[in-house]
Amino acid sequence: MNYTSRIFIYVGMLIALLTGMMLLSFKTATDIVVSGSREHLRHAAMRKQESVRHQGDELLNYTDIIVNDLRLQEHIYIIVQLGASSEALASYYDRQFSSLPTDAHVILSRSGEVLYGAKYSRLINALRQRKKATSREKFFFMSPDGPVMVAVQPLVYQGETLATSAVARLLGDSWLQQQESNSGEYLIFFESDGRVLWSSNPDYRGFQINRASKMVVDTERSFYLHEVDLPEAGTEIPRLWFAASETRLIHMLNRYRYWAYAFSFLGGLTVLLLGWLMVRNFRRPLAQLMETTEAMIHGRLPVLDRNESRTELDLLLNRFADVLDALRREKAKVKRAHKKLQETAITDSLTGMYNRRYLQEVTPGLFAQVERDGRYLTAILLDLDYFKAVNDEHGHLGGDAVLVHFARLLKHNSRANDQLFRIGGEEFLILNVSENPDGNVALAEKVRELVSESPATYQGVRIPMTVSAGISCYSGRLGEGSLSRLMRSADKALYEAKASGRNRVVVHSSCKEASTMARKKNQKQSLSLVTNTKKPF
Ligand SMILES: Nc1nc2c(ncn2[C@@H]2O[C@H](COP(=O)(O)OP(=O)(O)OP(=O)(O)O)[C@@H](O)[C@H]2O)c(=O)[nH]1
Repeated sequence: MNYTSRIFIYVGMLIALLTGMMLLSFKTATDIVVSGSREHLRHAAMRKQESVRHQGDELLNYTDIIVNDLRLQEHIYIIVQLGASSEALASYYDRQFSSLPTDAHVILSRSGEVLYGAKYSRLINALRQRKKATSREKFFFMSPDGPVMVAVQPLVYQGETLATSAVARLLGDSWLQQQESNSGEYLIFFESDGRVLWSSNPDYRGFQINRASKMVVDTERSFYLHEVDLPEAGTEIPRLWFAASETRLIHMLNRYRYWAYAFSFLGGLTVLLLGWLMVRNFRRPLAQLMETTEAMIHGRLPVLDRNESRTELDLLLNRFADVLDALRREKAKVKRAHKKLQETAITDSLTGMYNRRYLQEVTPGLFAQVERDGRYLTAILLDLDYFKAVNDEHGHLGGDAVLVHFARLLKHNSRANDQLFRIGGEEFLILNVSENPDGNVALAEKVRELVSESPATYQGVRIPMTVSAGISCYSGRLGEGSLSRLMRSADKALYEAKASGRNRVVVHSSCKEASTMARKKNQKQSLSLVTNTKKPF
């Protein structure tokens, strides 16, 4: 897998990690906030429960006041035991107890007769339905306007229970409103079968509650609920709930969630951008390095542009450019050395002419050229006369000077397509491919004359000398041409030149043959040219 793909995989993993962390932190924060809010609601509901219990105890205290009133006891005694009218009781009771903050007062005689509070028929019924009160206690019953909390206590006079005193408080809408002002943040209500019956906020009457999620939801608000336990209430009494608005909390959490999404998105985008920048920064120099090494594998040393950037990869690239420069310089050096070596290998160090090794190399090509183009290869073999005597007289260095002088003469007077070789001590060769070998005889003669006319000079002493030459030719008709055959013929001619007195040029018969052939060929060509020009198109 390449680096680009890897970096993108790492970036993807980083984005997933970032998103996961953001979502986890959001969930954790939500859990903390929600559980804090639930705990707050539970405490508030417990305070309400305490308050209700306290109000029940207050009612009981009121019954204490009533049943312990001696005058009242005497009134009841007179009515119950002596059969007096209860009219006087009503005026006494009203005078004494009407200021107590309750909603209803009833006194029932031990036989169930209403002594006071005849208008509170529901309370009277509820009291009659209960077994006779023998102790100080609380109970609840239902009225159309809401649950009613009742405190009841037997009225005892001189050790005998004469009646039952009861005070009651209606826990309807107005009581609920007293418990919780309509701030909009909290709600207290009675519920039965999932429906709000009476509420501190009348707008919520009739609303359905979700007991499973413990929520009341309307279009604008939602409340979380906690039940307020009423220990003395039986199953017929609706359940009392305390509710706290979660709207603000939910809005806050939603806002936090949007931030979490936005941060995840921006974070992901940033990581993606960084990943892309990294890939781009890595890819350019890496691609350049790859291209360069590819070129190097194929034997090239390309020029790399240097970068101003100070990143490690760019510095590496600049170093690579330095290495390439150094390699190019070394390559040029090696090339020069190689060329020199090649030249040394094929040239004679004294005269600078090609040597015998190069002769072996070059001749197959010359023979092929002759056969292909129908031309003639001419070998002019030159040998300085009595060279041993020069050495003897002027020393070896004097002999070398003569050899160098002779070589210079040959170079200056040879033609462009002449190839010059030193093939032995004082033996030289001129090879030439031409359409007519005749010109080579003239060249040999010219060289011979020049040599005899221009003596070499060594240490101020003129050293006259002469040269003998033998010329042989190859016309491509002698079967496969070979250097040895050509050289043998030239050698024969040279031998003849030496034998016949030296300082002369002898042409081998192969050249006469070649010359005749060339002439005939020329004639044919000129004839065909003439014929062709006469021919009309
Ligand atoms: N100074 C010098 N002499 C060389 C070199 N190579 C060969 N010689 C000498 O050239 C001489 C050749 O002599 P010979 O082969 O007898 O021929 P010659 O004296 O020229 O006589 P002919 O060829 O018959 O005219 C020898 O004395 C070699 O030592 C060289 O590089 N430098």
